Amino acid sequence: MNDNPPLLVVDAVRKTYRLPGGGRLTAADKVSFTVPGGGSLGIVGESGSGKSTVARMLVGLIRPDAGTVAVDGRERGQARRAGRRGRLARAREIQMVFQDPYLSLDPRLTSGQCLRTALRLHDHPAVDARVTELLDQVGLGARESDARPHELSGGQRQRLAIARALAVDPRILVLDEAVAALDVSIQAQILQLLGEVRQDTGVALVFVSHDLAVVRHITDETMVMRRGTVVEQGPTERVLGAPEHDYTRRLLASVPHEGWDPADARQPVTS
Ligand SMILES: Nc1ncnc2c1ncn2[C@@H]1O[C@H](COP(=O)(O)OP(=O)(O)OP(=O)(O)O)[C@@H](O)[C@H]1O
Repeated sequence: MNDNPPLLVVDAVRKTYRLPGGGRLTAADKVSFTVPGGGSLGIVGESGSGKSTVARMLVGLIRPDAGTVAVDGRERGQARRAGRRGRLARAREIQMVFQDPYLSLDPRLTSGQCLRTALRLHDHPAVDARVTELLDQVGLGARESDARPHELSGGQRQRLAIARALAVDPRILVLDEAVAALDVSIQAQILQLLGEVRQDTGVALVFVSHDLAVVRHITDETMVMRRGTVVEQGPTERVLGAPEHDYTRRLLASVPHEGWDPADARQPVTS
């Protein structure tokens, strides 16, 4: 249990996309949740349920059509009018880690240069010392510091992406399928790293994943999405251990386990 007051407050956000044929698709509707300081929330749901859309609205990559996202009582939509300093300050509040670090890391920069660039952008006062600290924090050594993304393993690249996100001491880290592309043992290492980082820095985590086992492992609270709406939310143990909603039960039934019958997973979850 985390009794800290809400740090992140998401209130009734909605996002619709224009479709090529002229129609509109509501990817998120009336989505509301809070995350306390140092807390962790998992957002689960099948593919297309709107998880990434919500994650992107948190960091400001897409703008909600309605509703608000606030950190520490300050609405984030205002950043546009706040100038460079204001935008950087807002970026420091929430940072994001994506599934594929290859796409978000500059292929020309070594790990050390990548972190230096992020720190300089935010006018950090002690760049070199912070680079060493960050590499150490995510378990990368001198060799990795001098390596470019293609010279790193998938797990090391994700460690670097996490270090870059942490560089500016964010209050909240949003991870969108951040371990989905890694094999199981590397996944476990990254999840352990995230747990340690949360413990050491007090950063709150919003963890978007289709993998219920991963969410169970790393989050205190879970929110279940279906077709853009929230069907259930609460403590992870309760939501995934004793789900109240039939959709959550069907999601859980579709996870392979001992004695699992693939026919169960073929029942359409979307019905
Ligand atoms: N830029 C876009 N334009 C039009 N439709 C979009 C756009 N981005 C997402 N969508 C649609 O919005 C819905 C929600 O997508 P979203 O990526 O948020 O779901 P998701 O739960 O994260 O899925 P996945 O786990 O497969 O990434 C889907 O139907 C998707 O096709």
